Amino acid sequence: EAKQIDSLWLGADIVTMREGRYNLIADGALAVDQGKLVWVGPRSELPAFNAREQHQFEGGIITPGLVDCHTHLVFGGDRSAEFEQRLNGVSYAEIAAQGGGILSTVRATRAATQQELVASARWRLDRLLAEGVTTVEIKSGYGLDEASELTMLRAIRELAQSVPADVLATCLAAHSFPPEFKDNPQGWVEIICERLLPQVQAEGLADAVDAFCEHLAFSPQQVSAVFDKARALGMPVKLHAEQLSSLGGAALAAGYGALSADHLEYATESDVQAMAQHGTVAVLLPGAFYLLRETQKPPVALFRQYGVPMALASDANPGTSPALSLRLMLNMGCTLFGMTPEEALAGVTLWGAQALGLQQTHGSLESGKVANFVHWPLARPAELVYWLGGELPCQVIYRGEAQ
Ligand SMILES: O=C(O)CC[C@@H]1NC(=O)NC1=O
Ligand SMILES: [Fe+3]
Repeated sequence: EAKQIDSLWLGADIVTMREGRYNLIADGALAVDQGKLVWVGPRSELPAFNAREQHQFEGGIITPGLVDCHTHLVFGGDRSAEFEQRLNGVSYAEIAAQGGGILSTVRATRAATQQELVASARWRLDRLLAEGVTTVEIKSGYGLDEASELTMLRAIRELAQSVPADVLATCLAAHSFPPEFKDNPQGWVEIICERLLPQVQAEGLADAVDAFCEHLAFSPQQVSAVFDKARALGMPVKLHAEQLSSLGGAALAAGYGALSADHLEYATESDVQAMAQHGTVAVLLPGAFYLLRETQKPPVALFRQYGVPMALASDANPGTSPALSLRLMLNMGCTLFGMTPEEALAGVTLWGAQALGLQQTHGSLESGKVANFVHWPLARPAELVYWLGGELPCQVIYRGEAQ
């Protein structure tokens, strides 16, 4: 008796990304039922299914839906004016003295309503979705007071309801110190730990907790206080670490069993060993590296040597990575950081999913996982990395439904 299913998808090569390798199935078939993959394999071995719909592609490749595991997509205003000032020779210090930088985004974010935050993030999110992204992580961190951080997180949850993608929220209240706490940074750490995180957890407003470990941001000690609280509340953690200097944040995060450590330009071998030991994913963010004209590259060879999975993400944020294309990050990951196209594609599929704790259900085309996949009229997966910029035509299928 043929099994009744919702849809069959045929006629293309399937880039499964199983185990973080292409593991391509030539002339493959995908069987979908109730938003999940129920069979993936060569068309020649397809079991007898009774499909309500049958979709026949004329060649091309099918990849998993792309995962952007690190964005700051929700924020008020933008920083294009200071971007132009900097290129006209105005220094960071002068811009900061004029109230520019992260604090100008904080002011604009606090002034925005939840609906305004949703609307301004929506057009940016739509650009990512047009390129085959079906899972996105979005952080708070521009509110920097209790009410505004909660509004940001509620805006992310509202966005999640309105787009054909899986959207995860991360609380990054430990992003910077608000002006009110310039002389009392510990006061802000205490508010995060004693008031904000318990309320975020109680209301289910975030799926993970993040912090920015840097000289100009949170010290390892302050990060530990935030992570102790997150652990007590049963919330997974991740960390912006080793972006501009080596503070040992990546090893600290790994010690907490962090899902990921992100940026990592200054990560040391002992950081990488700690990450390997605890299964912490390395999230590489070439957008910020490129825009800041950094020179210190993340230790890709060490991640390979110790088997630390490498994810790639846009780090879409108004200051250091106003990026609206995850596909461009694929090219930058290879051209700037020396990743292979296969590693880069794994970075925005299975390892990007793992950086969000979603590797059991997302990130590769295997039976039992979500039916999030993209058809591209391309000859081979490396073309996703090779073509520089532009919006490649693609057909996105989210939870089994063509978008
Ligand atoms: O400039 C901004 O708005 C955010 C900067 C951004 N945040 C972070 O933790 N690292 C960065 O590069
Ligand atoms: Fe970031």
